[in-house]
Amino acid sequence: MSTTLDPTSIDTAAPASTTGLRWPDLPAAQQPTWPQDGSLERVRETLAGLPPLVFAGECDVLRDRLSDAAQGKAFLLQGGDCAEMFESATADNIRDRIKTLLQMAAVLTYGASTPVIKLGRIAGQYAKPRSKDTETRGDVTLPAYRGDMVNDFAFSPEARRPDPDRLVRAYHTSAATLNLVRAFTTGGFADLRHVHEWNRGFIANAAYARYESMARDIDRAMKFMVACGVDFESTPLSAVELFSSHEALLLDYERPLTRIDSRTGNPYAVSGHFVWVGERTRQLDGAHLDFVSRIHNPVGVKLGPTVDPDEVLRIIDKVDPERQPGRLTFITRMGAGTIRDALPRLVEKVTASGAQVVWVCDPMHGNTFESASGYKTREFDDVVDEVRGFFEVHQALGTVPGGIHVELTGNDVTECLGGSEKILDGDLEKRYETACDPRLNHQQSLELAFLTAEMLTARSS
Ligand SMILES: O=C[C@H](O)[C@H](O)COP(=O)(O)O
Ligand SMILES: C=C(OP(=O)(O)O)C(=O)O
Ligand SMILES: [Mn+2]
Repeated sequence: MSTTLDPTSIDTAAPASTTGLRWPDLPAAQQPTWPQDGSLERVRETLAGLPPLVFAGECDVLRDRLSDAAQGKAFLLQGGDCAEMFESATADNIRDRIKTLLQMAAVLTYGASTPVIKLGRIAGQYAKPRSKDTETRGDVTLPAYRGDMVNDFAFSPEARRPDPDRLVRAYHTSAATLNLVRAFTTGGFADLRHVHEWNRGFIANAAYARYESMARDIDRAMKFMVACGVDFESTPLSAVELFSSHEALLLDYERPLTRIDSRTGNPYAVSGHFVWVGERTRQLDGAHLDFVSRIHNPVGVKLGPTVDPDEVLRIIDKVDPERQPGRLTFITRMGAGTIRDALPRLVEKVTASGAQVVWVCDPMHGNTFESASGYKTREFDDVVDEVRGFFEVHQALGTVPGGIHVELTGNDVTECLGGSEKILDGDLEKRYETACDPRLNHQQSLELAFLTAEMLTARSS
């Protein structure tokens, strides 16, 4: 479907930035210090010769789905690891993450009474921006871990040395992951009847009894569908769409994996269906925003509590000048204590400008703190409260809450505090397995889905 990118074409596909420079020459924040031995250039050439991981047509389908989310006709569930790791790309881990997303999506579909768009932070989420360039343990200071695409999590000088060959390994691990995602989502595993049975298993635990009535309502709806003769073997009840996404952080990975779509002649990132620019790299005259402004995928931009509303308008002008519905998603990550104050002025200004973006709530990144025992963690109640604040703000303004963006795993980890399982600080050491930020475990993820579904139901009734 696509040809390898002529490196000059993407540079001319959109106007130069306000500085007059084009993205290869613009400053790019949060890039690793790669070795200066020619290995990076060799790796970029290798990547440029590899097949696309996703197809432009699939990205267009996702953009259409997101256009529905912008108008309240669909709801986005975006979720997965903070940092995927090569060694965690096992069949069991991938299956359990997909299972968690499918279970959440079933509950949210019921709550929203609209389709739920399933978008994994998966098959490419291998690079991390960091607050500090180094990490110190005792009297040893080493380069920070920047994701498996850059260096290794182990705390030794060899492990932490950036290695360009990891970019190629990230590509192949993403390919293997996507292959399994496609099999799991189309091969019968995603049948709504299984998903509903899994959710019944979750509710069977007394800790989650408060969600029983919603599960019973879903049960009745399923029986009604059977009585009406609905064929569960047919799509979309047995095969689902699950799209991939990651932060477009490492331009040495993204640039060689940008290709010209043979149908339209437009450039697309073929490393994932949706890519986003993070809070630390969204400088208006930086390389990241310039890069996403030139590709035709649906793209996201994270917005933290300090963002200036006028800056947000300039981001729209740069990334979505044609105001194409579904093209631009703003993923706000304000913090539970801040969202009710900080979000309204952004939404008001953007709405007044006539832009139609998808507003998505990331209730994770504004709620991170260090626990007394020294773990980077988040309180489940803060996560829920930020989602609640997000719904309140949109309700008050008459605008559309388009979705949620969550760091989660299908595994039974102990990384975030609270939830009905009541994970305490003393429990964190038991199964703290994340390579970067704390994720909701399987149970906490489902609980968040039920609570969000209640908010969605309250809104639509
Ligand atoms: O998701 C990622 C983190 O929020 C980001 O990498 C910063 O983490 P740090 O403060 O531990 O570096
Ligand atoms: C780094 C992340 O988020 P943010 O850019 O919002 O801090 C992330 O999504 O893991
Ligand atoms: Mn994170």
